[in-house]
Amino acid sequence: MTPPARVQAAIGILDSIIAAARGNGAPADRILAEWARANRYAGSGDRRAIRDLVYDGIRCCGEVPVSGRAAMLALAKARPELRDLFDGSRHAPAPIESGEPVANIDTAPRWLREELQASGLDREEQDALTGRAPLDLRVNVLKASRDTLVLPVPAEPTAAPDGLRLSGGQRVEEWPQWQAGEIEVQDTGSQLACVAARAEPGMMVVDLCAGAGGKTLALGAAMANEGRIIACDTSRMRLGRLPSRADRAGVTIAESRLLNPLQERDHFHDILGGNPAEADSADPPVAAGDGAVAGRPVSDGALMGRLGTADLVLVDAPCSGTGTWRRNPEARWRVTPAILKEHAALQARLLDLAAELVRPGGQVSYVVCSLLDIEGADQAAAFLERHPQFASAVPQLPLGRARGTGIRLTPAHDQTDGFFIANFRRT
Ligand SMILES: C[S@@+](CC[C@H](N)C(=O)[O-])C[C@H]1O[C@@H](n2cnc3c(N)ncnc32)[C@H](O)[C@@H]1O
Repeated sequence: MTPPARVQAAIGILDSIIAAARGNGAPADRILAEWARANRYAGSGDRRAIRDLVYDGIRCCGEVPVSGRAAMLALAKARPELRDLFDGSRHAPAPIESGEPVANIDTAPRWLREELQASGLDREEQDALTGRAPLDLRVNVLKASRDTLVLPVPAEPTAAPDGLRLSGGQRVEEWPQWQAGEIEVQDTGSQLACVAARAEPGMMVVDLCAGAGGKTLALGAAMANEGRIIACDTSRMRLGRLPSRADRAGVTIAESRLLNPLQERDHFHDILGGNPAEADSADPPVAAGDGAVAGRPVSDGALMGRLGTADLVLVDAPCSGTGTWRRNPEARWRVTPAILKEHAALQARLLDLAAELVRPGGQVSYVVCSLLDIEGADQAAAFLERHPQFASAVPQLPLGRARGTGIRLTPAHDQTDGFFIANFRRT
C-alpha cells in the first residue's frame, strides 16, 4: 500500500472506532483485527503502519472526534509531513480544504481533565497518561527465575521483584518461554498491586474480580501453589480464559466462580457455595446497583461457617481505567460522568462484600487502575468509615506515592500504568 492509502485506511478504521465508542461497540483492537482479516492484501508492514496511525490518531484527540478524517487532520497538525499524503490520488484521502473540521488535540475530555486535576494530577502527569507504554513481563517463579531466564531480546529488570521490561513491541506469545508459562505479560504496576496484597503459601484467597486471571496467576506464584484461590468474575468470557492460562503457568490452586451481575445478593452463595459452572438462579433478577450486596440471608449453615474465613480478598475493581490510557487510549472516549458514578457505586458494594468474606486479622486489598480520587483515595476513606472494624495498612512498595490511605502509581512518576492500591486489615 502507498503511504496515502495507509492514511485513508486509518481514517476508515477510525470512523468505525468512533462509531463503536459512541454506541458502546467493539474495542479498537478488535476493529483493527477485523479490518486486517477483511483486507488480506495489506502486508505486515502496512498493518503495523496503519495501526500506528490509528492509535496516534486516537491518542491526540481528548474528546470523541467528529470523524476519522478530523482525527487524522489533528494528527497531521502535530506531524506536518502527513499533510502531503492528503493528495487525492487513487486510494488516498481527498486534498485538505480550508475550514474543514479538525479535532482538538488534547489529553482527555475537559470534565475528565478537571477530575484528574482535582485528584492531584498536574498537566504533565495528565499528558503522560496517553504516552506509549513499554512491554513488561512477570517471570513466573513457579517455573523460572529472573536471574537465570534467557529471552530472545534484551530485557531490563524492573522495580517489581520478578519484573522485566522490553524496549519495543515484541510478539512475546510466539516465544517458547511464554508458551512454557515461564513469563506472563503484565504491567509493572499490576505486578506491584499483587506484591502489595502480600499473598502467602497456605492462604485462603478470594480474587473477587479476577477477569482472565492476570493477578490470580501472580497470587498463585506468590503462594507457591499452596493454599486456595477462589477466582470470581461476572464475565463468562474473561473468566473462561483463566483455566488455560493457569494450566500454562502451572497454577493449580485457582478455582473459578462465575457470578451473576444481576443477582448480587447471591454472590456469597456463588463464591462460598462453590458453583463453578453457572450463575443461574430461580430467583427473579434484581437490578444491579440497588443497595447492599448481602441482601439474601445466608441460611445454609455450611455457608454461614465460611463467611469471614478468607485470609485475603483482592478487589481489583472495575473502574474508569484512567490509568491504562497508554494501552487503551480510546477508553477516555467512553467514560461519562454517569458511568464514573456507576463504577464508584459498584466498587463500594464489592468492598462491602469483601469485608464480609475476610476473617478477623485478614486483609482486603483494593486496587483500581484509575487515578481519580472518587475511585481511589475517596473510596478507601469511605470504606474505612463504613467499616470501623478495618484499619488501613499502607502497602510497602518500591514505587509510588502516598495518596490518602493508599499508594498511587502514575505513568509520569513511576513509568507504570496508573494504579491506586490500598490495604485494609480486619482488626
Ligand atoms: C480490572 S478488571 C479485573 C482484571 C483482573 N483482575 C486482572 O488482573 O487481569 C475488573 C473485573 O471486574 C469484573 N466485574 C464487573 N462487575 C463485577 C461484579 N459485580 N463482581 C465481580 N466482578 C465484576 C469485570 O468483568 C472485570 O473482569
